[in-house]
Amino acid sequence: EPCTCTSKCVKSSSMALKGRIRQENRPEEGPEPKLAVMAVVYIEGLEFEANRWDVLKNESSLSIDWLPMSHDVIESSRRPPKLKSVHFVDVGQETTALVIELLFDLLNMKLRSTYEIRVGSLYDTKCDKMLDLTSHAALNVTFACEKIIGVDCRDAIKIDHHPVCNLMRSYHTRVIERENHVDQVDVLISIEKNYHRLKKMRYFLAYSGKCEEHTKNDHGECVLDMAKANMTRFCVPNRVNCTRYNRKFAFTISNYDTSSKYGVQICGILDHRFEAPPIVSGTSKIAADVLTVSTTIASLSVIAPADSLLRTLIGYAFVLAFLLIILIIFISYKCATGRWCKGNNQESDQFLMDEKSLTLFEDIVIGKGRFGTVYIGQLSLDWHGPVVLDDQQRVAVKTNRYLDKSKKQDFFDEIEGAKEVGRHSRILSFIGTVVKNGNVLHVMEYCSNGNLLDYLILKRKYMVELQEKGVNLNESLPSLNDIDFDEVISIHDLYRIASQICTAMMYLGTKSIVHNALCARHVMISSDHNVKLGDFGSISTPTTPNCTPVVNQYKWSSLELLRGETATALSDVWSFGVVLWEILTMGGRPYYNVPDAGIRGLVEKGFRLQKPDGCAISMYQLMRETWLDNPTDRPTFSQISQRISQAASQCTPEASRNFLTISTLCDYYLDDPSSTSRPATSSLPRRQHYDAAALISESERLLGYRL
Ligand SMILES: Nc1ncnc2c1ncn2[C@@H]1O[C@H](COP(=O)(O)OP(=O)(O)OP(=O)(O)O)[C@@H](O)[C@H]1O
Repeated sequence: EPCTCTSKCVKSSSMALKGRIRQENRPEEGPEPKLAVMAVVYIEGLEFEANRWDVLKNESSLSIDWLPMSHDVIESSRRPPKLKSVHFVDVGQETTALVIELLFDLLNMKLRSTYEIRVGSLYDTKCDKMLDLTSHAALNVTFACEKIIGVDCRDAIKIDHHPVCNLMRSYHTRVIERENHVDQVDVLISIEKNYHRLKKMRYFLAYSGKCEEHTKNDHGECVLDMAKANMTRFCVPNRVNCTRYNRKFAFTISNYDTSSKYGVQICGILDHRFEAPPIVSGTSKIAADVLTVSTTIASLSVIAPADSLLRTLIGYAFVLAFLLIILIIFISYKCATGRWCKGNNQESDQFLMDEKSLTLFEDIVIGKGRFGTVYIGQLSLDWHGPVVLDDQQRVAVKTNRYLDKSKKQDFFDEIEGAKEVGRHSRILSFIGTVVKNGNVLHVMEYCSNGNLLDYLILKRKYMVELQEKGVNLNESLPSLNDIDFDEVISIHDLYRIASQICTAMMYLGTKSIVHNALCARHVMISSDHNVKLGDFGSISTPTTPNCTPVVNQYKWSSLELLRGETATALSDVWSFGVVLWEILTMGGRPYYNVPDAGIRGLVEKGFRLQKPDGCAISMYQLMRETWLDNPTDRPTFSQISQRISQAASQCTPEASRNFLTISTLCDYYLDDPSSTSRPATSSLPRRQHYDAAALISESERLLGYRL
């Protein structure tokens, strides 16, 4: 039937596009697995005439693009899905479905991404002409891996790794005028301070665009249409392949429309699989900060050269002022990292101490850690700060002198962490910083009994010596008079130490701080044998979450942290359980011959540390509860504290068994497997393999419950 092309011709304005992806799991044969996915676009207004229409497979007719908000743009090996076929189907009155069949390759299959499908024109076979649809909005369709049955998504995508948004703290705008009308607006944004310290943040995304018309009011929220918003990616320092930022983001809004309001949303990306912004669906759009262009700054705009000399000079003045601001920002950055200035930033000024107030004894090294060497120092007698020092005014001093660049950052993180934690009787006090010969010195309270691990080991060794001499400390009148009672430690005192660590952790809880690196090595023992919790270089808060175990801390890390989930106070509870184990073994080595890389597998299989020899069943039961898979099943620090106090009350100095009898045969006293010398305290042959199954059944036998 010939086409008359009069009243029967279809007008594009009478059409509407609606679409969705209907995923069909149809793997394609071949060397590389592929997945065919149907994208169905409904076109209303075509009147049962599927066979009348065609789509040309060229870009202006049909384009399929992933949106920049999809994480896939940073996967360099990723290819766009291939178009396999496209055809029309009548699906009901006035509605025709355009079925687009796409082929996804393996990588596509494993990632979540959003595509923009744009049907630019349809070919009307009857009238032999193109129907232009470019005025119709493109369709966004999301391809979500986890919804496809049988596809093994790349790792499990976890909700915890979604972007963290609303990070903007303040902003400045600069208007560029050309020929007396606003041409573009440069925007300089700074973000919430704490985010700079968050090592896990991979990069930041700034979304900007016009606010939707129903935006509430001048001070209200701006509702951004994220699909249309412009996106700029900013790297955290030391990351490659994207624009670096130094606590500031700069981007440009071109073709600025003075009659519209603009908004900006800054999101931090923790996990590149989730570059997509918080999901925008239906009416729940993302609210962004409104950007108001300052008129005072606008009046200093750069004017086209044709304008008067005066205005040109003003323009230059503006550029100079801008450069000056950049210079100030640059200098403060250098100061903040301690490279140029004596002091750090504003905040640290209150902690910056006069160089003359500190005498550093560089020949007295009290310890070495990953982020610096610790020396003894002495503050001048006229120094009176908030921390009470011993009569010699001794302090511990950590220096960043021999550290490389990346470790220097960790050194500064530790100082920042100590400041954030603040003061408490069970917390190692931060005293201040001193700048000496260009190096920053971290001055802290000195604990003459060193760290808890060494403290316990020393006491254990002395007690083993006594045992070998035949002394039984649990007898009411020990047979030898020459026992140095300062060198032994009672079970009651072990409980006291554990309980004091709990108090420190409860204090952190009041500030919503997660320690992330709790272990006996990071607990100091003061001259009066009390606990001072230290090492705050890895702390996290709800606004600066942490989701990876700290290096060297795997054996103390909770299951969720080993799996890359976010740490909470209940993750610290797990670490505390390991510390309690260290205390009740008097410095035993947890998982003594398991390398860090093997810990996650072992813990996931249900393996837990064995019961320390001589440890009360109630205390081992407590440890096991701190190592439960589900964090919310674990006891809180206040419950732990009560249970330890209960145990301590049954173990008074008058009690008959107040000292541990140490079995030197225990595995966990074996030295580092890499060392060749046999440990002095052990007569056991070295085990080659960790016999997890045997230990699990032993634990079960003792406790009477299954894993
Ligand atoms: N305030 C202090 N008082 C007494 N001794 C200290 C003090 N701070 C640190 N030390 C000693 O110095 C050692 C090294 O401390 P540092 O904090 O540098 O490293 P670490 O905590 O042992 O390990 P890392 O930070 O590498 O995990 C400690 O183990 C401890 O023995």
